[in-house]
Formats: sequence, structure tokens, C-alpha cells
Amino acid sequence: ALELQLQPFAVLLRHTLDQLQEKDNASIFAEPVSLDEVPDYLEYIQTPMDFLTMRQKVESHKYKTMDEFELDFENIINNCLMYNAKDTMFYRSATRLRDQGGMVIRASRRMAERVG
Ligand SMILES: CCOC(=O)c1ccc2c(c1)NC(=O)[C@@H](C)N2
Repeated sequence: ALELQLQPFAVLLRHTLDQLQEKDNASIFAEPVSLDEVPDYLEYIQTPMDFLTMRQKVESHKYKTMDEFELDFENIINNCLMYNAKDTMFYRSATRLRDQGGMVIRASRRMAERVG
């Protein structure tokens, strides 16, 4: 498709994001953590991140490399591991997403090398 010629990397990142979000079946990483629901969140977390924000960055071509994309993904995970206690669903979801998401990103990296 024309899109694939003009912005293959954005297409690849969008597809990668779709696969990562499939692993977040409770959708706890889908949007920015609500500061109404979690008023002290910014006392602990300096750089919040979520999949919606990442998607907006893909669409505005903010990611030039897979490394930049992966840094935001790792940020989503690490924020959650820092803020939530180990015995919470949130914490366990983050470790699961880290493990399952790692494979997704490695496969996308190989695609990015091919797309060049
Ligand atoms: C309806 C109440 O929502 C939350 O308290 C809440 C909602 C979503 C959350 C979250 C908390 N904490 C987190 O660390 C990230 C992963 N997501």
C-alpha cells in the first residue's frame, strides 16, 4: 500500500503497539493513570507513560528508532512496578506484560531491520 511505502516504520510501530495492548487484557496500561483516581501518583512517578500516549507519538512520528519506542514501553512497566506493591494485580500485570511484550518487541526489531 502507499502508506507502507511512505511511512513503513509508523505502520510497524502501530502494529507492535496493537500486539502489546493485546497482552494488557485488563487495559490498565491503556490510558494515562487517572490523577483523580490516584492523586499521589506524581509524587512517586516522574515520567508517566501509557499506550494511548505512545500511539499519539507514533502518529506524530516522534519515534525515530525502535530503541526510543522500547524506552517508553519499559517506562510503562517500571512506573507500575515502582508505584504498586508486589502483591497487587497491577504489579503482576506489569511483570507479565514485560515478559510477553519483550518477545513482541524483539520480533518487531527484526522486521524494522528488514524494512530498513
Ligand atoms: C479506578 C481506579 O483506577 C486506578 O486506581 C488505577 C487505574 C489504572 C492504573 C492504576 C490505578 N495504577 C497503575 O499503576 C497503572 C498501571 N494503571
